[in-house]
Amino acid sequence: MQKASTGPSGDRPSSSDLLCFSHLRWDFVTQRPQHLLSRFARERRVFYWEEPVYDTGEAWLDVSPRADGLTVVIPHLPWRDPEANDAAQRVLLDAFMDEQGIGAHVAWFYTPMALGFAGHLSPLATVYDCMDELSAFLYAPPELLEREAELLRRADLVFTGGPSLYEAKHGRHPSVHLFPSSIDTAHFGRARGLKDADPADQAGIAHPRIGFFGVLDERFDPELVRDIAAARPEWQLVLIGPVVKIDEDALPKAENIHYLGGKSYGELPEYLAGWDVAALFFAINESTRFISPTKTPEYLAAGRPVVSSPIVDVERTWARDAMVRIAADADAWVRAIESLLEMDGAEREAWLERVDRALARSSWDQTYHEMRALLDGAAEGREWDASADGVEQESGLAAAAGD
Ligand SMILES: O=c1ccn([C@@H]2O[C@H](COP(=O)(O)OP(=O)(O)O[C@H]3O[C@@H]([C@H](O)CO)[C@H](O)[C@H]3O)[C@@H](O)[C@H]2O)c(=O)[nH]1
Repeated sequence: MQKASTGPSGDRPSSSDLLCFSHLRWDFVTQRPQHLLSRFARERRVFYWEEPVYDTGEAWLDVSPRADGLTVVIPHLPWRDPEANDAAQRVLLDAFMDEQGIGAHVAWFYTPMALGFAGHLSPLATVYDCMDELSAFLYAPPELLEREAELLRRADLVFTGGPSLYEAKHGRHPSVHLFPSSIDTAHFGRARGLKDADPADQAGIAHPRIGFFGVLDERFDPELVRDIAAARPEWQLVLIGPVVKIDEDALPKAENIHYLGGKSYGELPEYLAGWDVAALFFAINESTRFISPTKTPEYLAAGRPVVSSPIVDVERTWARDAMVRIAADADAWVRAIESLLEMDGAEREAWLERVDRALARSSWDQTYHEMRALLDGAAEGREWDASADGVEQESGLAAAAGD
């Protein structure tokens, strides 16, 4: 049975609330969810539900409203077992939705694990924005693949963060769309005009500087960094970003390796402006097979020459026209960096022209508009049934299939 919406935000897809379930913390590094959901939050209420923090005491929700209508929700739970944790989160979620008057809504998943406590919802439309092959990451929960299969059955739309993910998912769902990492060109382009703006913790580091920013985790290649630093002690390797999941003590240490810690998104152009070459120091292993690093267009928008390990999506997207140089081992890295350091003015200008032409084809604004149009299309004609608690809205796909 279908009923008219009783939700406070109305039942139109362009204005219905958006409930996002994510494995990433909003206040961690600025990633795809922040770029996209902050844009959705300009037109509708967005609730960003993070993974729980496990502590002692009663289960409770840390609810923090942010700018532009976005609200970050962090469940705090005493650890029991996965099933009991899901049950506790479900109670918190239902109470929260009641309290906020969330009626017609879109469910937007970054992690399929959230189905364990949000699978009973009856959204107008379900989106799976698959930004990484999470099952290939360190400490992936064993149920992840099963939950992903379930999410693929339920989703109306599947978005993928790069070509490799698109190829991996497109045969598994009728509506998979490729939305590669996008770019805020104006933000990172600022780096091109910054002179003498070196932040205090970078100012004392000599040139040439080879810089990296990003999360230092199992995707990062510590041996590669150690070998390059040893091969060229006169080069300075600058590493920006938080260390997670890996042992900090196992990171290479040398006089010419500088760990500056995590920086805010707003600060990154100042750091980039002071680098001679930007690096994608990635290991080639199962955790990096499907990645499509957002930092690649960011480095390029800042006008920094880039060297990368042979990441499939970087090679196919950015190695053509030599926009990014690919190097498979430390010797090749040293040669690639040397040749970029020696680039003359004319070569650099021609390279920047190619880069700018490629970057002009992408922006987070455009990605958001395209996603929103698909979302509106998926939810069109559906009405939210306030009484359908625990029952999914009739899916356009299922209806079309005559189920
Ligand atoms: O101190 C810092 C460092 C970085 N940032 C910003 O965070 C962005 C993400 O960094 P990282 O997690 O290292 O991600 P990466 O670019 O390697 O690749 C991820 O992006 C996807 C992509 O979203 C596909 O959908 C890819 O597959 C992921 O693994 C970085 O771009 C910086 O802007 C920061 O704010 N502070």
